[in-house]
Amino acid sequence: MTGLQELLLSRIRDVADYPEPGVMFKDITPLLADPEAFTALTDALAGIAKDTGATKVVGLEARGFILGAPVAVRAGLGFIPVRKAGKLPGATLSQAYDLEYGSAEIEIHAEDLAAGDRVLVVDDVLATGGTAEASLQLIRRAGAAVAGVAVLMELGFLPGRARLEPALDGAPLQALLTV
Ligand SMILES: O=P(O)(O)OC[C@H]1O[C@H](OP(=O)(O)OP(=O)(O)O)[C@H](O)[C@@H]1O
Ligand SMILES: Nc1ncnc2[nH]cnc12
Repeated sequence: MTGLQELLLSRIRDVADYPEPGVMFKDITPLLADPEAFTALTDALAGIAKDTGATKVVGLEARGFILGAPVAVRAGLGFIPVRKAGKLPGATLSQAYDLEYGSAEIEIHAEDLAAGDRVLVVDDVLATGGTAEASLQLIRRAGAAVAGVAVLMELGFLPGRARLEPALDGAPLQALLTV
């Protein structure tokens, strides 16, 4: 394990049975409260943005906003929010997707992306992969290309990577940690 990985892992808190019994919730608030760890995380994700040749950063509500916005600023790129349905005021594209239980819907402002854009999706956790998969569909429907997906952590005991694979269409999925 690298020094960066040790630092990041040491600032993630496991909360058992949240938000429901049987779930081990990965709480990133201690990491956000530590400026050294938050800066190191931001720099690592901004490095991925540069390496993938991204022209825009998309963050997934809500924790993906906290991580993605400083990454965009650090990398010198624009930031675009993908929001839960009903929160964006302009003309939107919507994508429904299945969760482990039930379904959800996310939206993007259609005008925020254009042909020629290469988008890096940033989020904290890849679990089942449903949210990230839907975001890639939105990006392509908006006419842009996918530069990759970058997350702080991948839950290795869930099949998120396999679910996301077809939607990635060869673009990289990079997780700083696999837990
Ligand atoms: O891979 P998946 O199974 O789709 O799960 C991962 C998503 O779940 C969490 O967000 P959540 O919907 O809990 O929203 P929040 O960021 O607003 O807490 C997390 O921040 C990811 O966006
Ligand atoms: N176990 C988990 N911890 C934190 N965020 C999550 N999103 C989906 N599953 C999660």
